[in-house]
Amino acid sequence: MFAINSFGLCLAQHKCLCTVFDITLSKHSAISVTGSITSLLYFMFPVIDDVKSLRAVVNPDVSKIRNIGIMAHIDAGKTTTTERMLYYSGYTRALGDVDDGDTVTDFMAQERERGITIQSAAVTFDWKSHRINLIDTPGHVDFTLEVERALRVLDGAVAVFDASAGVEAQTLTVWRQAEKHHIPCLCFLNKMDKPAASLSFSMESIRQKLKANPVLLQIPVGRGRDFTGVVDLITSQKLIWKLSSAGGDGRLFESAPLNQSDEPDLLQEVSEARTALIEQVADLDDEFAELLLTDFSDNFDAVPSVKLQEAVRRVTLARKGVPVFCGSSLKNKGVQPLLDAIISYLPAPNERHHDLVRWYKDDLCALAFKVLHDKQRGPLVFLRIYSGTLKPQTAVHNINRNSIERMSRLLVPFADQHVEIPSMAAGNIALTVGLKQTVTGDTIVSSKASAAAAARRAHTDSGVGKKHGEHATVVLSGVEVPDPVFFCTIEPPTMAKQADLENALNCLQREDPSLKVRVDPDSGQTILCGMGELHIEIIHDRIRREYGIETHLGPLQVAYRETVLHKATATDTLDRTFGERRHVVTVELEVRPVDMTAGLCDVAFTEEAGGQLSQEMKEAVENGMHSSYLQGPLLGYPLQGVTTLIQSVHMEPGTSPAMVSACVSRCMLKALRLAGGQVLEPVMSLEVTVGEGYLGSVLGDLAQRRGTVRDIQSRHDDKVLLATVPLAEMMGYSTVLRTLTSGNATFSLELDMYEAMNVHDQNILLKRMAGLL
Ligand SMILES: Nc1nc2c(ncn2[C@@H]2O[C@H](COP(=O)(O)OP(=O)(O)OP(=O)(O)O)[C@@H](O)[C@H]2O)c(=O)[nH]1
Repeated sequence: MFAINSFGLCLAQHKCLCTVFDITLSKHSAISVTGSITSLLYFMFPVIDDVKSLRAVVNPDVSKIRNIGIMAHIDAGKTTTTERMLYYSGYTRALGDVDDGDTVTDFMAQERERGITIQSAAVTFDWKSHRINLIDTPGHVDFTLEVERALRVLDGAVAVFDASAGVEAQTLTVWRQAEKHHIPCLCFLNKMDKPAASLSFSMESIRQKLKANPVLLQIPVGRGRDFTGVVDLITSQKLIWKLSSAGGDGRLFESAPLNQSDEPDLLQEVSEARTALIEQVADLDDEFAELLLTDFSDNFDAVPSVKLQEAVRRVTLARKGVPVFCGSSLKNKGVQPLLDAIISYLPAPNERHHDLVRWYKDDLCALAFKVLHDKQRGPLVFLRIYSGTLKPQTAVHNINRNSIERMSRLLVPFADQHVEIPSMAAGNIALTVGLKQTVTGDTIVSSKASAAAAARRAHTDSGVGKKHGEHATVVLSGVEVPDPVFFCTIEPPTMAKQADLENALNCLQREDPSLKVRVDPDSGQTILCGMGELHIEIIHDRIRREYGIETHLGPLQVAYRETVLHKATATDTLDRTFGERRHVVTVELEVRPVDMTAGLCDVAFTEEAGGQLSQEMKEAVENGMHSSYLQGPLLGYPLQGVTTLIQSVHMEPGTSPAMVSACVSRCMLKALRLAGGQVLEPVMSLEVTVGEGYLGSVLGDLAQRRGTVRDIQSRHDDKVLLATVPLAEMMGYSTVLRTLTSGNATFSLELDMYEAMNVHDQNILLKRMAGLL
């Protein structure tokens, strides 16, 4: 099927049902059904005759935009839920299925094959005259950075839970990330069709584990296989999906007010839940409490739905509570009310406070939050526009790179379909072609002059503005990139392919800042550093598929760190003559251990040393320090938990800064050796959910892996084992666990901290590294 938009662009319709017009202008009409004036069947087809101007399509009013993330633990059903959203909004013709590998958002080959989400795909669609930019994020811990990048630019999030499992390990991680960015959330208890699904269990686990305040807005109708719909506690409407035994696509559902012919148990449950809801909201929102006390103190039932809904919205935006919804995406129930809720309860971009953006007033200010490489079009950069308007065929200024770039095209991302548009205003998420230097985290503005004007305003008003070359700048904060925990060597099949491999790795690094590539200074080998086994495996696979290079990976190794045991002082003198010039410098410094959890190493100067050195020489000393911190004396791993005090630096006139740096590095090495080295290893927190019958074998195996069990909890018929275990012992764990439990276990692994190795284990490691074992 083909469709022509008004630019004359011919869109090959891979899975699209509608053109850009249909998608953005869909209107959902309600028609009454014979026999009941209150019973409504909702039609979810777009109505084509309600065509507005193209401007409305491209730039909806900012109050009608929702930039929403969808996040959860692996396999909770994010992709399945997203697929339903696209389908009901009229964007896709058929329901994509993760199990059949034909979803729209999981469009990478590996995602479809493995049934997991790796890259967060941005999808734009419209629902009830609102523009929803939705990001489907990966649940696997190896791709946490993808979630973080998405959250940075979102205004709200939907957390999807497996209602039979409640809060799982990765949910906790992404929830904390959302909290860090102050993002209002909704909870969707998915998989209500599972026999073990439990509303009360899930609510309790949200309370206990997320320390959140769940505000229940729906009661499920029927349990397990008999789950047929929900009662909306705001309106007291019963929404029922009458699907045949063969299923159905769930587009049609019945909506009717609860009445006395309904089951007494349900009536009772709804009545109690609505009263509890009203009391809870009154506790959280003063305006609603006042209304209740003045007008409805003796009859809560008379509280107008609209007032209750407004109060829930205020509570959600203030992040005092999180509305909870129920459904079963796979069985096509409950997704349309979730879409309604996104519009009703989550904020529009103009309802969120973005601190630094105000200095740009109406000038363009956007943040690059994702880069993808497209073979034909080159790098595609996803931008969140915070202020001003973005137009193609214009030059923009990248503040972080201090460069001018030309944007050739501007697109709206419909998963793997991209639709070209002439401009895009603040609040939106855009996909740009032509930005060749921009990487994730960069701030894009219209010109150098506009950046300088914003910096001046910031400086005058509050002293904000970072030094950047000669100019003070106002840049948006990017995404913190965690340090990789695994690394391995990577080799091309022949030396002739080395340049191609470097190009592939450069492209992949721009897309994925958690992938680090370095060259080993001794062996000259290329080293790939990543967040986990799966991460490295996927990178390897992508190099083969997308760049056509068959590479060889060396054995996977753990990224250890080092620290020092004691305080030590050292002095060193460097005396070199190069040509006519003599360089003489003497350095005295002291290293000592500090709290390891602080992570980074730092450097300080005594008052005397600091006072004598010029800024240039101070920087030279710091450069020398930082290069020493990257290579510990025991095994050459980076140092952690060390502080250095520069006691004196004496130099003869004419000594170059490079010589000062070299002397500091040499002196550091002496001091570090005297201070005694200690290897730190990454220790992971492990959560295993396993059938009770297999718990013994899992525990036995864990003991052999130097694991420490922290807790064993019960979850229905399963046990949830919480433990810490050194990463070095976890290679290939997924295969072993599958064998031990006949596939009846799932696990998640996340970096907990770096811990000192005991003497015995450290000696074994040192011998192994020296090739003695
Ligand atoms: N019973 C039941 N299964 C579901 C439901 N929703 C999704 N599933 C199944 O759960 C599995 C995981 O679904 P996905 O949609 O891939 O989950 P995800 O959260 O996107 O997973 P990742 O992308 O790997 O993080 C698939 O086998 C789905 O068919 C549901 O409502 N009920």
